[in-house]
Formats: sequence, structure tokens, C-alpha cells
Amino acid sequence: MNIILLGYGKMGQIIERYALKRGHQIFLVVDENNRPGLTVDDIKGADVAIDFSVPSAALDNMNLCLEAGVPIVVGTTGWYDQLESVREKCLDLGGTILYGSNFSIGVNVFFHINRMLAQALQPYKQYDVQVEEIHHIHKLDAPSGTAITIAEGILDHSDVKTNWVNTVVGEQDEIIPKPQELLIESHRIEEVPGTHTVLYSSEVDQIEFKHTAHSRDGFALGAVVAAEWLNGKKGFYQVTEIFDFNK
Ligand SMILES: NC(=O)C1=CN([C@@H]2O[C@H](COP(=O)(O)OP(=O)(O)OC[C@H]3O[C@@H](n4cnc5c(N)ncnc54)[C@H](OP(=O)(O)O)[C@@H]3O)[C@@H](O)[C@H]2O)C=CC1
Ligand SMILES: O=C(O)C1=N[C@H](C(=O)O)C[C@H](O)C1
Repeated sequence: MNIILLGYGKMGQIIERYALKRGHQIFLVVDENNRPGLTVDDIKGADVAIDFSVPSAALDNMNLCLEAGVPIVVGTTGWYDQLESVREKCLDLGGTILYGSNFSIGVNVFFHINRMLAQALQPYKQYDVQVEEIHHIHKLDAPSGTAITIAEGILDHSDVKTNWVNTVVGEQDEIIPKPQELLIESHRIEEVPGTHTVLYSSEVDQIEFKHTAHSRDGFALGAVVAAEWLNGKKGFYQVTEIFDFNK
């Protein structure tokens, strides 16, 4: 496939490596410098775009791809408050978007088991639940998109928690969540690629469920595999739809 890389930072560069390794070509690389003035004509003819840019750019990038009729895989996080309007626009225009807060196989298995765990513990109100995420200090958004997906999986199976709240440790006053609020605690530490933990605590014990990324390679390979999966499809998809264990 001919691939456009929207964003050529930490992720874009690793995605390029995996794309070439899997026999694809890079059609165009776009970063902050050459994004202004980029037109539909510049991107027409590519088979797919892969966006790992910045939250403030993701919406414009998706709109440009929809206009050009280029399918787009969106790994960028921090724009999910606009999800419904993006979905509507994509379906109205007959375009193709696949998005995901995390493209690694490990985290997608984690998402699946997180939902099972929440369902299993739903009757046992003695357990309070909390989500923790640790990322590098360059990350622009908090909480992480992955932590939001985890929180949504828990909220879907809780009679107690109604919404999530976020605190970035060290950056603001500590939040004491209300009983109905699911706390997502964010930590920003040096060069950590991404660690997510779900904690269920009762007076007598604690259950910890944790995923640690050792590098960004799993995210990058997953993004290329998602682009391959999207080839020839129309519609609005989530990365979770790629995995058989979710069917
Ligand atoms: N879904 C997943 O599995 C994962 C998602 N992510 C998400 O991906 C995103 C990128 O992460 P990461 O690579 O670490 O970030 P980086 O900051 O390393 O890279 C961001 C890139 O985006 C470029 N950029 C800035 N503005 C624009 C624009 N308007 N159009 C296109 N590109 C632009 C930057 O250009 P310049 O360098 O010129 O400023 C840079 O090349 C984040 O939102 C992160 O949360 C990260 C890992 C996994
Ligand atoms: O910004 C990052 O680095 C990451 N972002 C994604 C997120 O917000 O969940 C995925 C991964 O954890 C790395």
C-alpha cells in the first residue's frame, strides 16, 4: 500500500520502519512544518493515511482525508470528545476511519479482560476500583486514551460508578473522588512508553491488573496491521473490531 504518515515524531518514525518491513511504500510524510497548505490534491492517490500527530491536528487531518477519499487510521489521542461528530461526518460522506486509543495486541487483550473482570466483580460492592496510567513527560493529553477506554469498560459494568474523573499527580491538588466517580490517576515520569493498572481494593485484599509497554513497537506494528485490515473497507471502525476475541 501507499501510506501517508501524518505525524513523524516518536510513533511516525517507528511506523515507517514497520510499514517498509511489511512491503509498503511511504507516499508522503507530514509533520508540523509541511502540514499548513496541504491540500486534497496532495494526498489523493494514497491507499491509506496513518495519523499519529497531536490532539489539535487530528480533526483537521481526518477532515482532509474524508474530503480526499483516503482511508485513515487514527492513533492520535486527546480528541475523543468529538467522536460522535466525526463518526457522523464519516458515515455521511461515505468515508473510512479506524481509530483506537491503543493498537498493541497486549493492550487489546487487556481491554477485553478488563471488561470481564469488571463484570465478574460487579456484584461485589466491597471493592472500590481505580485506574492508574504512567507515561513520559512529553505526553500532551491526560488521561491517556488507553486509560479512558479502560475506564469506559469498567463503567459499562458498574452499578456504582457513573463517570470518570482525572488527576495528574504533582500537577494539581489531589482529587478525592466521590463514591460514584471512577478515578483515573495520571503520572508523568521521564521516558515511560505506557503503563496501565486497574486496582480493585477491599478492606481484606487488592486485585491489580497491569499492562506495561516495554517500547512503542507494539503500538506501531498494530497501526500498520490496522491499515492493512482497513484496505477496501468503508465506514467508521474501532481498533477493537480487528481482534477475533472481541467477536
Ligand atoms: N493509539 C496508540 O496506540 C498510540 C497513540 N499515541 C498517540 O499518538 C500521538 C503521537 O504520539 P508521538 O509520536 O509520541 O508524538 P510526537 O510528539 O513524538 O510526534 C507528533 C508528531 O506530530 C507532528 N505534528 C504536529 N502538528 C501536526 C499537524 N498539524 N499535522 C501533522 N503532524 C503534526 C509533529 O511535528 P513536529 O515534530 O514538526 O512538531 C510530530 O512529528 C499522541 O496523541 C499519542 O497519544 C502514541 C502511542 C500509541
Ligand atoms: O502518548 C503516548 O505515548 C501514548 N498514548 C496512547 C494513549 O494515550 O493511551 C497509547 C500509549 O499508551 C502511548
